[in-house]
Amino acid sequence: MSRLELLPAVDVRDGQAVRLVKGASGTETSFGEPLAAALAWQSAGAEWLHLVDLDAAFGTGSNRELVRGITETLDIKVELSGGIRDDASLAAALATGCTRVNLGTAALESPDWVAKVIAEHGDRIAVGLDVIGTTLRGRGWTSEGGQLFEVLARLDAEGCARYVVTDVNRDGTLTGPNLQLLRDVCAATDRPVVASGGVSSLDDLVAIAGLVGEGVEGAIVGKALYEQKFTLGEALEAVSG
Ligand SMILES: O=C(O)c1ccccc1N[C@@H]1O[C@H](COP(=O)(O)O)[C@@H](O)[C@H]1O
Repeated sequence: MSRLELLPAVDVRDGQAVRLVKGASGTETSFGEPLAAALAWQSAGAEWLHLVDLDAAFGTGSNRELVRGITETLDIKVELSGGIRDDASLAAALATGCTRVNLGTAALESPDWVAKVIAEHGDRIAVGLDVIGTTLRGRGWTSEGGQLFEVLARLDAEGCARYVVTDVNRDGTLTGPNLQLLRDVCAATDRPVVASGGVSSLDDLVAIAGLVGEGVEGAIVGKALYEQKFTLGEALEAVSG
């Protein structure tokens, strides 16, 4: 059985690496310079970085140059998200050399465009399914965007390669992942799932790793790393199987 991939997160707002609580604008805790954070995760053994331009996701601006610089500087794989909603923003994101992009709002508001870019770019496109209950959220998690399992079925039919599933109410709260949500999504699709939201401990990561056989491929870890609940080395060791 495969090992769970870990994706440390760097979310950028106003040029700083931040963590939010439940994705709410205004709840930022700053953790300094984003490139320094990204390089620290790379040095600690990360194989992936989950990189989010929060200003682009919220519609409050852009950290495009900063994000591009991080992606170009790192040697590891980068999953890039936030504000990728049209041809121009997708082209700019893919041109950074990131391994894949993660589309959120566009998958809810521009289904024809998303079907087109899935067909064009295949595995380089993932879709973020950010949910409260089973209701999807878009535009910085401020707007409702339909029902999880309906949208998932549509994206599956269009050939979407992978989903990043976030329980918004767990994100940044250190209250543990929503394992039942992950199980339910895995039962509804044969595509790999990346878990996001709530990780607080090595036990949480071991619990997510227990879902690899059901289709969970990776886990995004944010606040727990920044608040030193464990080190990335410990996390990698815990999921090494
Ligand atoms: O990651 C967060 O903490 C977050 C908080 C609030 C809104 C979005 C957030 N992250 C990610 O942003 C992209 C979606 O961006 P868009 O809708 O495509 O512009 C997605 O990866 C979210 O998980």
